[in-house]
Amino acid sequence: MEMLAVNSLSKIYGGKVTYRALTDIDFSIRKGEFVGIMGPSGSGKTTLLNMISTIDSPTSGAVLLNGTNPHLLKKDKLALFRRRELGFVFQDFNLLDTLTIGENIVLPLTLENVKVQTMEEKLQNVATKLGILDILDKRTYEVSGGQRQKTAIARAIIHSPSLLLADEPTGNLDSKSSRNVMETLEAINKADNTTMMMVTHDALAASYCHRVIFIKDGQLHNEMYRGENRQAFFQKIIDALSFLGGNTYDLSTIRV
Ligand SMILES: Nc1ncnc2c1ncn2[C@@H]1O[C@H](COP(=O)(O)OP(=O)(O)OP(=O)(O)O)[C@@H](O)[C@H]1O
Repeated sequence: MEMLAVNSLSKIYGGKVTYRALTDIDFSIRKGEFVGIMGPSGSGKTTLLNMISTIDSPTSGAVLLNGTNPHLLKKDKLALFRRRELGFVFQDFNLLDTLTIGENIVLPLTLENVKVQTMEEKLQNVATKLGILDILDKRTYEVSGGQRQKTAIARAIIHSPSLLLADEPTGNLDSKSSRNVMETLEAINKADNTTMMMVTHDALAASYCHRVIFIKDGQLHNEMYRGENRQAFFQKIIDALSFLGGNTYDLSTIRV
């Protein structure tokens, strides 16, 4: 089943000088698929993510999530759609330092007026899944970067979104924590059949995806499927990135 469909999506930024950031992007993501988006710096990855997350609007074309085009919704319906259908994970975690880890995780549910008992059950469930039960009462500055990102992932999936969007989720992590966070995302994807789309420069992170879509100069360039062997996929991604050229990745992120 198609969860996300992106149809002939184009984005031209206005201003004194107009800039065509995306041209006729077409792809879809099936339910339960884990897809990575890669490409050189300035190729349009963030722009694409912003169109799908509804942070910004396309100049033409459509985004359909479960058949709904969120860009056609009125403001209040759109806010609800975002809150219910999407989950977000960011490079810099975006946690609130004034709240505990547990309070950060249940934040989306408090906005939905979910009952305290249900909230507590969901919190225990998701924290167990992510292996962070023992830090729920700590503050964000008392835990590691990897634990912060796991907290952000827990917050992003606690309401079972249709689509989890991740923007450079390993960008602020060392290689051990990156691996750990990617293994966690992979496990969630497998266990819950959560559909995921991740923008990354990190070949290691991308090698955990089922499929990687490469964009260049605002256009779809090619896509690659992982198959069984993650190590071999990692090497194929490195080769594809060097073929793409440009400032595609930072050497520090190349780790097998
Ligand atoms: N608000 C804006 N106004 C004008 N041009 C923009 C705007 N945002 C992005 N661009 C341009 O659109 C192009 C695509 O930018 P985008 O941020 O999507 O690239 P990216 O692939 O995410 O890059 P990076 O990997 O460096 O984050 C770039 O050339 C950028 O300068």
